[in-house]
Amino acid sequence: MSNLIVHGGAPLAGRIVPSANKNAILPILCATLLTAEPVRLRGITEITDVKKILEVFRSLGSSVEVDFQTGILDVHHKSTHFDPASDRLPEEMRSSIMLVPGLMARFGAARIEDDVKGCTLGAREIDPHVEVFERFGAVVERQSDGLLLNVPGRLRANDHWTDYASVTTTENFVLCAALAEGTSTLMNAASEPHVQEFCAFMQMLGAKLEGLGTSRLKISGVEKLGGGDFTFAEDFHEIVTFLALGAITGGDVQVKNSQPEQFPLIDRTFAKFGVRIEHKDGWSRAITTGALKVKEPFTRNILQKVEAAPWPYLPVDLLPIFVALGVKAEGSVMFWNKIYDGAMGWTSELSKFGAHAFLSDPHRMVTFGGKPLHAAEVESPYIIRVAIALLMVAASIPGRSVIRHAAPIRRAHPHFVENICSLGARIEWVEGD
Ligand SMILES: CC(=O)N[C@H]1[C@@H](OP(=O)(O)OP(=O)(O)OC[C@H]2O[C@@H](n3ccc(=O)[nH]c3=O)[C@H](O)[C@@H]2O)O[C@H](CO)[C@@H](O)[C@@H]1O
Ligand SMILES: C=C(OP(=O)(O)O)C(=O)O
Repeated sequence: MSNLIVHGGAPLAGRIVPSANKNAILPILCATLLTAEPVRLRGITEITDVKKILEVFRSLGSSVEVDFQTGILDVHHKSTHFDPASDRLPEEMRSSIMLVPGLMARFGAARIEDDVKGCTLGAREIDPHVEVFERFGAVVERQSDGLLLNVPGRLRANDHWTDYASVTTTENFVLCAALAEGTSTLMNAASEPHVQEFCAFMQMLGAKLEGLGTSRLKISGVEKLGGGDFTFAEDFHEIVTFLALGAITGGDVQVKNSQPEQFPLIDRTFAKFGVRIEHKDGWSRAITTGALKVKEPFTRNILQKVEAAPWPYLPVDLLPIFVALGVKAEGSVMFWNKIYDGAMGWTSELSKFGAHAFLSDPHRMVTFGGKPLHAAEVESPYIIRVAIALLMVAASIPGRSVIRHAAPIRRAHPHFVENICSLGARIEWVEGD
């Protein structure tokens, strides 16, 4: 088990160039399976989920050349093979399920492993995915260790309207539709920045896709897709995290950000904690004056609140980062996770720091911030952004804290600890139990 030892209390300052967004990299990697032409990806990161997918590609006979120093990946699925009876897909990661369309389109068969749940945030449904695959013509059979999918012939276009705007279901729909026979439309499509980045990549491969960034996607299937050269944008999760680390420690952090147009709601959310975000010349900066303080609403008898839901709401994976600010800022904030039913069970870990946070129900937590905090040993659930939030609180408190089981951070953020240390923090990984 990997634990983080944090010697907190120092104001963090400096500049960070963030890495690419895991949730853009993974669907794009899965999309490369749809083409037999070479693809070059720039900005690929050395994170565990990426390494697992590349391992699968190699085991299926694809050519994979990666240099994590330069961030260049050359992938070519030319002599690729797949046998659903013996080949297995990666587990403990959500994006494994996005390998299915490429396998179905190329080999007429695919698998969904039992554990494609990713972070333990509550229900991670597979039914919306199975429904999409069935609509494109897959026959699905339950086996002892997963689901087996068979497609007789070419995938068939269809029109679909999902129950809710799901990120990976939207991506799976686009992946299936790109090579399907006919024109498909998806209503209630997700439109997060990483979904937009993925759609732009699909267009680069030659997919005929309209409606990028909206809730209605129209895709006309083509006979085959080409290759290309694609550069990833900066990860908005990392941008927000490093800005928040600057703010929570009373420091001065700037982060490279070439897409400030994605940030108005994120900036307003920072402002609720007394943090002003400035975007200038391709860099974003968190500006604080004195101790953090929650902005009081004018409406009487309500709490300041932060609501997370599918884009264009605040992205749910950012919620823990703002909870950390809520613990620190003087005043009360209600955090409302409108997506997951099991993402807030870590409230009790916050109390080990002396924080006052109250779990109202599975979707809502209230922080009563500004209380005196002390260093502590806490345990992270298997949730990337919660491990980070606990680290943020620890970094703001003088003394030695321990974040146990922080390894999920490595699923999304390469060189994370090195980056924070470059801002003046004293944090190290220690292997233990
Ligand atoms: C690899 C990847 O990209 N993972 C992201 C992706 O996961 P993923 O695509 O799995 O997340 P979904 O958008 O499908 O939502 C996850 C779960 O939340 C519930 N749900 C969601 C939306 C809604 O309006 N109603 C509802 O009930 C469903 O049970 C669903 O299974 O999107 C999530 C939501 O932004 C992020 O947390 C994950 O980091
Ligand atoms: C929840 C996350 O990822 P996954 O869906 O892969 O578990 C995340 O990136 O915060």
